[in-house]
Amino acid sequence: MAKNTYKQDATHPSRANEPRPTRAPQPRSAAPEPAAPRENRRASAEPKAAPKPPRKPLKLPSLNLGAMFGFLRDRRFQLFLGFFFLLASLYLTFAFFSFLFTGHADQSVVEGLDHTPVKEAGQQSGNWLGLVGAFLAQLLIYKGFGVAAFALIPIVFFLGYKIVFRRAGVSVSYVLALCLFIMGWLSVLLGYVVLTMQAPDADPTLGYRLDFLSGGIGYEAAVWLDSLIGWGTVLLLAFLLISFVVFFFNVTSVTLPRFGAEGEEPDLEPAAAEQSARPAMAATAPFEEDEPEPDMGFVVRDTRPVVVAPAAAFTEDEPEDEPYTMPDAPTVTTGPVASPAFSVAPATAAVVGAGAATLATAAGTAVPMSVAAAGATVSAASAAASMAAGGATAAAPKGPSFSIEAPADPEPLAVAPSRVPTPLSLSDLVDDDTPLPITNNEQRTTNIEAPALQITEKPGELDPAAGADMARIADDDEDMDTMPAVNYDPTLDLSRYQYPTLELLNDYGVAKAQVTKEELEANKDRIVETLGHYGINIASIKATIGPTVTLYEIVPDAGVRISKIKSLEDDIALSLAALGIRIIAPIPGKGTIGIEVPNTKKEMVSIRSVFATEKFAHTEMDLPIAFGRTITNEVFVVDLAKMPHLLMAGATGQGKSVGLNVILASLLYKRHPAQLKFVLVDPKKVELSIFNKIERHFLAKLPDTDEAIITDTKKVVNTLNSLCMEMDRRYDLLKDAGCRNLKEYNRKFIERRLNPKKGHRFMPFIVLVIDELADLMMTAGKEVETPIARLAQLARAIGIHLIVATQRPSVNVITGIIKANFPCRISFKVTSKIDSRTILDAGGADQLVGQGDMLISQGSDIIRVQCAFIDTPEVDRLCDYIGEQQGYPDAYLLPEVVGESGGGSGDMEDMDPSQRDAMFEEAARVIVTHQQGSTSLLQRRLKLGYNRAGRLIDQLEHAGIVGPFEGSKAREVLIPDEYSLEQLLNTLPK
Ligand SMILES: Nc1ncnc2c1ncn2[C@@H]1O[C@H](COP(=O)(O)OP(=O)(O)OP(=O)(O)O)[C@@H](O)[C@H]1O
Repeated sequence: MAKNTYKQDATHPSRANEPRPTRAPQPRSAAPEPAAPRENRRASAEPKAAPKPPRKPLKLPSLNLGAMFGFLRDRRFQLFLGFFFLLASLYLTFAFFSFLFTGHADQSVVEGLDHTPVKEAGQQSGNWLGLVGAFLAQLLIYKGFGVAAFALIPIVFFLGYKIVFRRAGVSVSYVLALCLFIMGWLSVLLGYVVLTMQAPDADPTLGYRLDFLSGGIGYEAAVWLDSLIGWGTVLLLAFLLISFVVFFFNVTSVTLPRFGAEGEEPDLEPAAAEQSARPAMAATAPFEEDEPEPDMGFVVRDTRPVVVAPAAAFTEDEPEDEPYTMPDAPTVTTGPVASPAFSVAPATAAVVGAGAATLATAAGTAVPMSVAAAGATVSAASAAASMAAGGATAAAPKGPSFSIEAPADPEPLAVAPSRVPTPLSLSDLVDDDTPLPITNNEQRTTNIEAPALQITEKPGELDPAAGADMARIADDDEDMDTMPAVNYDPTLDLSRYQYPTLELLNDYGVAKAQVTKEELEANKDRIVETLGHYGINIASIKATIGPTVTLYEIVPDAGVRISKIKSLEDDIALSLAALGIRIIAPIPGKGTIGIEVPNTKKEMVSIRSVFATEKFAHTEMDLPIAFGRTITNEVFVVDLAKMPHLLMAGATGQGKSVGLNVILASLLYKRHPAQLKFVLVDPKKVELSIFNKIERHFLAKLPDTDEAIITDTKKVVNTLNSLCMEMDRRYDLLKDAGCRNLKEYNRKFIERRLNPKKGHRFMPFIVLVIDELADLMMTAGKEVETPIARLAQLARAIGIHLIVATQRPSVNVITGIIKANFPCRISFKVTSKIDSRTILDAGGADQLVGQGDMLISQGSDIIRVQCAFIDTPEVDRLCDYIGEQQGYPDAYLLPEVVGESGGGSGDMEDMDPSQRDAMFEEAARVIVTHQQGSTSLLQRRLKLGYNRAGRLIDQLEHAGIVGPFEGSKAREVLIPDEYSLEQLLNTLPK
């Protein structure tokens, strides 16, 4: 929005004729004046209209609730409260237990409080925790809920625990709902029991002796119910219990126990069943019988049957494209007890964040006032108009203009105080005393002898300090393309997953521009002078201050050859005495020549400030990566899904690892674990190990491997081959579904138009990250090159994306075939021009200044970006935040690779019989009897886990009992009957 306004207004003709603001001697630190009211701004845009005195805003008395309850955000107060609750839970525990022994005796003490002095009553009380303990126990147990009052203790405890330790995964709302229900329900039930014991034929004293069990409230409720519905009370209580279980545990289907013979079980189609056995695949993931249930926290995940049950509803003849209807499809999309405080609050926060963004933009309108404060006598109205002029550069007084686009902060620069365009002339900076004539563009191009300086700035985006920091920045409504709001929802497996918040990231405040006017002027003069030495005169010069470099855009005199300026690159660099001068001649899309000069003090771009921007927070991209800020201070966000792969190079210590962390963090902030998986290859062993914590949420690995992050070069080959297999499988599924890409396919699956029984499943994006390619190429060469090239060539459509980084961008690492398949390349600073050419097909990367300064080449465009900075503790916190939440039982399992380098056990003849699985023969019989070479068949019949069944199938393959893996189809059974099988088994060494 801001951008559009900026573009529109930049061409506003009234701007050029506007009187140049003169500087008023005001202190730099003067506070910005408030934004001009809307009417005033309009007035300023129409100079002929008589100026109206600004109307005084009507002041309404307002309650500042934020300030009133601000203490709640004070962490010290929170800790105070949290520890209070923790200790209170301990106190209650002892008081309640004591009541079981001393309650009867204490009853008279507590009831006699009216006429007994407190001290005396305290001395008489037998409760281990004194009179207060006795009183509380009496109130909550005897008069309240009976023994069910013990359920209050976990509520108080978890409240304190959550406040003190801020642990994700323990939802107080769940504990609250569960405990309150137990308390109410149990106390009424016990009340009814006590009431029954008081029946005429019961022991007359028993009910009275036990009445503390139900407490006063439970008993009264039972009496009331009994009078209304008699023993129907029991039915009502049973109904309430069932209703609670159904809603609380989100039960969506009830299965009657089977009494039929085992053989009557409807079998899943083998391939589909094999797929469904993969635990991490949300769409087709029944839990294996011999695998541990996942850590469920306080709820039972109920979405598992969603796929398996309906799959059985399909018949072979059913056309697959028919809409898939499921009788017991759950209509509840989130657990009913997912409390608003936890599931809605983040969304609300995002709305607040968006509101804050608007506020920030609105705040931006106030900034031009600071121009006035910094030196120009500009009325509030005209300042607003100057903002409306966007990046337009005011005319220079004495010929060619020199404008500077400066970043946010007024202090160091004094003349570029705002985040909005504030055109000033050179003399504003240099010569305070010389009155400047009003000039226009025509004059600027004619008078070229003394280029004048103009400072403008791009409109800022969302100011992170303006309150978006609490916002959950993941899309609230999700990308509708990725996640249509229909039927099956893959995220339901982890429906309570909470996206990371900005709070996890360091807040470095609003960035300050580090470039002083002296520095700008000196650089400008030197550029003009150096070019002058070579007979190059310039028509105008303009500077844009970026976080790392300042771009001086020059328009040379008519007839000057561009190549001449480019050849002077080194001379200009020498005369500016700075490393890293990059000349862009011409700047694509503009008729100007750019000279990038590093700032003496560079500005750190914090990841938080980048994530907090509208552009990233509300992006609709599938795999958005917020890299940092461009030279014009715009946030640079790209879609990895469109890239579709990324090659990254940079000499050691120039910011590659930070860059990789920025990429991973961007994706983690925006995607749900069901939508995205990473395969991490880290030959350096330490760089990516921090991401181990999110294994069960976001990582993918080969079956039978302990560590999800691959550090062993040999395993990389297997993983790459496995990814190729996954790619082939995905293509088969896409072909089968008649879809051209993953997005279409997933949409169709979500709409239930694809049959899970046929192997269809929701497919997450897979992002393969290789931290050091050079290492792999040295040890495995072609073995890694071929699958990488294959994946890079083909994997785009099926949602597998590669990010490959290397320190050494030499041609034997980045070979022609790899390079050809990575159209998008990033280079941090490299050591030589040759390296720069290898990675970018152009020079320039050797001229970067390091510390995250990078060039991104997408086709012909090369953009300079200052990579955002994310520190290791920040990544740590992010991974902790995700890792502590409920995850899948295991990492996402990639297809097992069988073959020479795979997990196969070699030829059966040569195989040591002791290595053969104990159930080998039994498994062979099952397979031959059913004539079905399927892992899931073994799982079901022999009650095995997926991994063991998979190993058995491999051994059966080696023994020649089943054929090789055939993608989504079941393996062929090579032995026709049991007799032939027995003969074969007899030939195997025992
Ligand atoms: N975007 C950035 N902004 C500011 N400083 C940065 C940035 N990126 C990197 N740095 C600085 O540079 C240092 C080295 O960065 P990093 O570890 O990412 O280098 P590297 O290229 O991965 O090195 P190596 O290849 O040896 O692992 C960081 O510790 C940090 O101080």
